[in-house]
Amino acid sequence: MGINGLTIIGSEEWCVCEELNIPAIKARVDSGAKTSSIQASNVKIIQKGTEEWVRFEVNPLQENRSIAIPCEARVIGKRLVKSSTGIAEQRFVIKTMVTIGKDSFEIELTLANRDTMEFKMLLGREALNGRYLVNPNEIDLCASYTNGEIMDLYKPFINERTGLKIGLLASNPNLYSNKRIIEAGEARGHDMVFLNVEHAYMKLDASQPEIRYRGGNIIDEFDAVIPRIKPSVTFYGCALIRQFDSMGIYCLNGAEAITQSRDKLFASQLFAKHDIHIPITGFAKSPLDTKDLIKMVNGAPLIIKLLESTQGKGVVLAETNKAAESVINAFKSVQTNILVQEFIKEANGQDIRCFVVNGKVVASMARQATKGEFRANIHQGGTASIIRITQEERKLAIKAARILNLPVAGVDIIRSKKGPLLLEVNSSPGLEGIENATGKDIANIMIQAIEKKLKFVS
Ligand SMILES: Nc1ncnc2c1ncn2[C@@H]1O[C@H](COP(=O)(O)OP(=O)(O)OP(=O)(O)O)[C@@H](O)[C@H]1O
Ligand SMILES: [Mg+2]
Ligand SMILES: [Mg+2]
Repeated sequence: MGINGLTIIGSEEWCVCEELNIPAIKARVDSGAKTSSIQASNVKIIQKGTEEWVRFEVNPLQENRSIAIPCEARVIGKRLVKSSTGIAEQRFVIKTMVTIGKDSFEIELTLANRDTMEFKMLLGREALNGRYLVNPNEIDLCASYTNGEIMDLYKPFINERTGLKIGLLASNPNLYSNKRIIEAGEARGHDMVFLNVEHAYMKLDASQPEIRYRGGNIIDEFDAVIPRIKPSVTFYGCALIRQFDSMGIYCLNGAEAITQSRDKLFASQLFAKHDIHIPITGFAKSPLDTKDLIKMVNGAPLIIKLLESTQGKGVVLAETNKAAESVINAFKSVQTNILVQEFIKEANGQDIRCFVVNGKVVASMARQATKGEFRANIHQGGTASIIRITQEERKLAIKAARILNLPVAGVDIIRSKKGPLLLEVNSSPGLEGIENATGKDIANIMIQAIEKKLKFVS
């Protein structure tokens, strides 16, 4: 049937793209458009010999995003396309055979990445010219399928994936916390991959941001990443997290949140701004202000803290004003930034660690410093025990984690005569002490937080 040897085509037609392994895809026939296009996600350039190819995924069915067909094609051109927001984006053009009903021919397709297209394919007039006449009142003139037939065609592509792919971005796979996170993820049926922060590197590119791993493998297809960045690699680790984020991979604790929580001065300012009580704290640049700084926090005994400290290593107690002054000035003489803080004597070397996940305190423990020590850190010989926290402490912990925008946080609270005060918030809280003290499977709770965020149902 046809006129002048041209076939009549409807406004929607089923197409087959054999070379792309797409058994059926509904195309909008659009003679108003010059070129044809296909929806493509995760577009990545790959080099085959001297040729540039692209690897991408097509979700051929309009209402079923879980079916994704992996495709590969040689790049035959690049096109700048202005989006509706007026920003030009680069799109790749490929050539492929398409079959519509009985006819097969080669067409050029632009990969329309990122777009949410109603029709996953568009046939423009370049593809129609000399072959078709469009009857806009009809659909499926060349081929039609029932829903059942479509599902049969797609059976081989239905994703039977049982779990998520989760990367643990850390430094030491043998650390208790890291071992537990891997173990908990695997127990819940996920594919857990340890990624050493220092073995990952990145390519900054607007359309193809990439992370590679030592040896040259490209890190992709991750659903989520759990950052457990040690303080000495905060800067680099956070850059990696931002890169994962720009690749659309969920990070359980974002880069900005980690950076903020690691800067004790910045974090303390955020707390004060949001009406969270902390011990009286001062900060000064010049040694000329040391004397008044000491007075400001009510004099000795007082606490001096390095801005970036963990495990209690950078926290010092100065017993007298004289000692405080010389320690403060000593730090200043070597250009080290410190906080000066009121000493909460009545805490008697005890502090409270609340483990917060997704806005809930999932476990809490008291830590008691050893005799003659004021720091309660386990790493300083402190011992942990279960504690019932008050409603006020629970609220404080949740609020602190929320203000720093941390889905996972270790919130340290100290009990003072003025009520509970926030000491600090840790973005990579250790699991060993708190799991042992409370018997709770915190690693499992962290994995569940990811499942919830990604709406994963096993
Ligand atoms: N103002 C204070 N008054 C009394 N004790 C304090 C005060 N600040 C800190 N401490 C004690 O010192 C410990 C370490 O302090 P802080 O938590 O600020 O440092 P950190 O080195 O970051 O430790 P972490 O390993 O918990 O990250 C606290 O757990 C607490 O027991
Ligand atoms: Mg800390
Ligand atoms: Mg602490």
